[in-house]
Amino acid sequence: MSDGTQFAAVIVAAGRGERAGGGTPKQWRALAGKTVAQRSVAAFHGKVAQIVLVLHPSEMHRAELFPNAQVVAGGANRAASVLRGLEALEGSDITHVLIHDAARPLVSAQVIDAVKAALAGSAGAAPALPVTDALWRGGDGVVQGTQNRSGLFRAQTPQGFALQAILEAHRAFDGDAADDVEIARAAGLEVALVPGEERNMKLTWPEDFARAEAMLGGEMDIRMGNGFDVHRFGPGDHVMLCGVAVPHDRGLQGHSDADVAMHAATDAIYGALADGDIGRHFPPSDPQWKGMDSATFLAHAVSRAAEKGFRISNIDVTIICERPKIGPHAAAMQARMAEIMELAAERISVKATTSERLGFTGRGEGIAAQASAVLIK
Ligand SMILES: Nc1ccn([C@@H]2O[C@H](COP(=O)(O)OP(=O)(O)OP(=O)(O)O)[C@@H](O)[C@H]2O)c(=O)n1
Ligand SMILES: C[C@](O)(CO)[C@H](O)COP(=O)(O)O
Repeated sequence: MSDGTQFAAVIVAAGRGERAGGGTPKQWRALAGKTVAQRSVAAFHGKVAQIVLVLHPSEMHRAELFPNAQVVAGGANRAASVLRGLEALEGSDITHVLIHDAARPLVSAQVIDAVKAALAGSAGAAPALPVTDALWRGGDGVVQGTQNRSGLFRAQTPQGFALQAILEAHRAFDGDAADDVEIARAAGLEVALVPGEERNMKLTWPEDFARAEAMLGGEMDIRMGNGFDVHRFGPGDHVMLCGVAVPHDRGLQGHSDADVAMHAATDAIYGALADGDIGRHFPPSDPQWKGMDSATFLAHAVSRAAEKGFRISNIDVTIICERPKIGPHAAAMQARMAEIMELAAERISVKATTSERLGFTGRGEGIAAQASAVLIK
């Protein structure tokens, strides 16, 4: 893929979920603690430069759940909703788009990567599974004939395309289409097949929710990591802690901004990923990191987690010092960490303890911090 390639995702969530029943449209129902739509959107974090989420016009207030997505109102059928999403990307520097059903919340990083990779050699690419059951034609309660299944596939999403080509194909298409591959093919675009996955099922019927819950429960990959860091005091009038400048009669010394608490949090995430530590990704011997805002390090660790298909469940930071007092600043620290990590503040804990005047923290020689992070895929 050339250097100018920029991917976006259009995630369509404007349907009514009539077949799934349950009162609430299926994309707003919870699946192992998160809504279906949140799971689908989270799957694309770190995979694309932009996410467009298409919501039902009566549900635009749900946009607040998706601070990192551009939200547009959908249309009367799936194709109309997709077109609204594609039009939101027109004129941007996006070159390729992955169109995904919000109703497929278990899409994996591998399937997304396979579609992206196939687009290097084809105008379109889509995941699918070969049909394995025998196929019959039936009616009036009896089998009326058999159907050769060779060469037949079950289509999944995300279906990926060159943006301009699929936009034009949608505009030219007249009638009803099952999916975007049908629309692309009607416009003469070639669509490459990539392997789909059983777990990339579409929630369609009431019983599909229990199946998806079972898949999540049985295969959930939970990783835990911890981080620890120390910085010594030196001259200064404030210390940086969790991205907040806390006034103090001393500063913390370090190659970067010496945000000891954010370093511990960052290392906890790298630790959960078995991905080294800050020093490996941002060597102190490299002058470009001198005085660096530690938010850069934390954002990098968060994006590494997303690239590997993990979401951060929660993080817990403990700052160890006699002074400055952390309590009055803890809420601001939590809010700043939430902003950098693009995570709900309720999943971030910032607390502090003294060491009862014992040891180097007790003597006021420096500040220590430790953190734990839990990542889930
Ligand atoms: N007007 C529509 C119809 C469908 N979709 C989206 O297209 C995807 C696949 O459609 P489907 O499973 O058929 O969803 P629904 O239309 O919601 O389901 P039903 O047909 O059972 O009402 C879903 O993520 C759905 O939200 C959409 O964005 N806009
Ligand atoms: C797009 C799709 O999910 C690919 O399998 C499918 O075509 C949607 O079909 P539906 O009839 O709208 O459920």
